[in-house]
Amino acid sequence: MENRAFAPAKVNLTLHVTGQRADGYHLLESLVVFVGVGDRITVAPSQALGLTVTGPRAAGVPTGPENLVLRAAALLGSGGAEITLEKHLPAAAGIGGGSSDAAATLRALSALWGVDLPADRGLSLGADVPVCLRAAPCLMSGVGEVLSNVPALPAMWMVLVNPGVEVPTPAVFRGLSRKDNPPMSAVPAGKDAQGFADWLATQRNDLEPPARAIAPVIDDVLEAISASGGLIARMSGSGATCFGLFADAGSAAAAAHQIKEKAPAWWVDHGALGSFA
Ligand SMILES: C[C@](O)(CO)[C@H](O)COP(=O)(O)OP(=O)(O)OC[C@H]1O[C@@H](n2ccc(N)nc2=O)[C@H](O)[C@@H]1O
Ligand SMILES: Nc1ncnc2c1ncn2[C@@H]1O[C@H](COP(=O)(O)OP(=O)(O)OP(=O)(O)O)[C@@H](O)[C@H]1O
Repeated sequence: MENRAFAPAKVNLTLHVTGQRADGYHLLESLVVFVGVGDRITVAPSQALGLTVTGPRAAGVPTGPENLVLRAAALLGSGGAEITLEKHLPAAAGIGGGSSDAAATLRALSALWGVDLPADRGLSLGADVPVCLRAAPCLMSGVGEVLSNVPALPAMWMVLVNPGVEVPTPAVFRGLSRKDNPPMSAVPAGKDAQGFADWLATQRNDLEPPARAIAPVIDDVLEAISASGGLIARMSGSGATCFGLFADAGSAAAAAHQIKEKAPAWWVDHGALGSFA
């Protein structure tokens, strides 16, 4: 019997870099959410382990053992499965594509093989894998392994825009001018979308300035999102994908349409925030 799992885009609404460990990894505080835009994983029983990558964003995605899907399978056990990864998210884009694929694979294969999820929740595969296993709004800290609940967020829709420039995460962290930035303030409860966006505007993504230095086109992306009427425009993770937040589905769809017309070469998608595990 086949098992399917959705690998939604991960978005860092905030990302405060507050320190650095002796091994070089950075201490973070990040409000992470997930959008109904993403990759699809299908696993079917098989003697051997195999991976096929399909979908509109398959080009350039590794198909060998370095693919995070196969690394997730190896972490879980040594069973067989025919895995299909339908790729919709751009790679190296700051929206956790590979990490979310790894998390979805862990979910689908643990069900297929009847085995427990790994004790480290996939942290050894990448700092974003534990949060992607949750696939629901949460506060991420430590280097990505400490997850805590947040108050319910208002219903919100998001437009995601990627200009097609890959920004390598290590280079962005290396470009930080300070590692000891001020922490995040507490996530407020009971706000509507506008009130929540007003709070968000007082928080930061500390990786935005170094990413913009590496890929100045991020400035144009943020400007295009702002001009499309979003409540706030900001970069996710280490970039270059940026997001706009909207209070209703119709304005998010209209903004996505407007940005696509303006910049046909960019990847643009939209969806609702939610829980997907
Ligand atoms: C930027 C974020 O996406 C925010 O959610 C994550 O912190 C990075 O998650 P990820 O891409 O899954 O990260 P990994 O694959 O573990 O690490 C990629 C590289 O990012 C840097 N890195 C990552 C996480 C972290 N807390 N500190 C770091 O300095 C390291 O140079 C590392 O070699
Ligand atoms: N399943 C996968 N999908 C996309 N890229 C993958 C996958 N497995 C391995 N990779 C490799 O990982 C690199 C980083 O891509 P990925 O989409 O995981 O990252 P990301 O944008 O850095 O995520 P984030 O910064 O939000 O953690 C790619 O350049 C690619 O070579």
